[in-house]
Amino acid sequence: MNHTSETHAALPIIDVSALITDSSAEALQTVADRIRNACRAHGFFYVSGHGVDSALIQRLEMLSRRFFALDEQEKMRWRMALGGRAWRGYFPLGGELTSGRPDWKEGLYLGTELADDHPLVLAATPVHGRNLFPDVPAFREAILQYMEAVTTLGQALMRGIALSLELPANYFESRYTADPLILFRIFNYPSQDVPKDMDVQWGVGEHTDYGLLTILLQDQIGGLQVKTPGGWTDATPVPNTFICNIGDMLERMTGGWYRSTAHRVVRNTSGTDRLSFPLFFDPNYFSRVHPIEGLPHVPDADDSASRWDKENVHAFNGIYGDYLLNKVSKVFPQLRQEVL
Ligand SMILES: O=C(O)CCC(=O)C(=O)O
Ligand SMILES: [Fe+2]
Repeated sequence: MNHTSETHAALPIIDVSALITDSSAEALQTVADRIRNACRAHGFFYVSGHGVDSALIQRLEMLSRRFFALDEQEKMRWRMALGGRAWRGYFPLGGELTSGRPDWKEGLYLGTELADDHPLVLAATPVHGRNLFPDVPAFREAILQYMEAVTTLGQALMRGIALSLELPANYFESRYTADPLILFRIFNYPSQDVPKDMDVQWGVGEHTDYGLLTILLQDQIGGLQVKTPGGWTDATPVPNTFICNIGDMLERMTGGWYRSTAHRVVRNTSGTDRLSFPLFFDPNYFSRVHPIEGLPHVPDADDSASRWDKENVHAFNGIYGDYLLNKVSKVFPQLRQEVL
């Protein structure tokens, strides 16, 4: 892996504190301009000054390591098949496919905690429900607090993205994210050889994310790579930052003015396990995602020919939940048969 400093210099680090505290119009404009430049150039940027408590982050990392250190058999007590339609729980190494190939990672699928008697759960709405919290003391509290803190950050970042598009700050919140769909994953990329008979190449294969904005915490190991016009660039770990990237729905809303940028994770050969924590800040499950009026026209908005999945996100018609389910059922084909 390449850990040289010039590689992450390609992706900007934006101090977003003005979006979180009361700030002057001028300070907000400065952040909005930086976000616009980053979204137009890369679709990826780091955020600092994000306001998420570093002690909480450390606690979450420590407890996650404790969980992944358990025996495989023990971890399977919280396997995804037991999460039913909520799509929650643990999946083992090689258990998730990207573009039809197993990824070399294991993980825990989480999301907004909804009780069994919540109307959406009673209605058997996919990806809504209870989490399968592993039996690691204090893990549940750390996960819930982290999801809440990063969801608050997501709302702030979406205000910045709205301003970057010269829209009212509450544009996304008032239309799509008053009750956002929050899915959260904790991944472990073990530094472990792949058996000879397995067709594995990547930690995670090339893909784009599906929703609005992904907010990723990663440890110090590295391995995330971003597709740029000039080739693949390392998203090198930078302490005390999150990495943000645009999802398909924001590309769709902006008519391709902002793109959902492809990325992948190299197989971890560092000798130490790598943890990452993507939180997907997405439109409400039932929302229909419409193009924003008044943005510059992008003639080649349909980029399906060069996309990893060959799909045209601008042609999609339906609720966000349908778009999402179509994607997740490809990464867990076995589970689709069991629970959907
Ligand atoms: O682990 C990472 O660094 C990225 C994971 C990712 O791209 C995803 O979960 O969508
Ligand atoms: Fe991703």
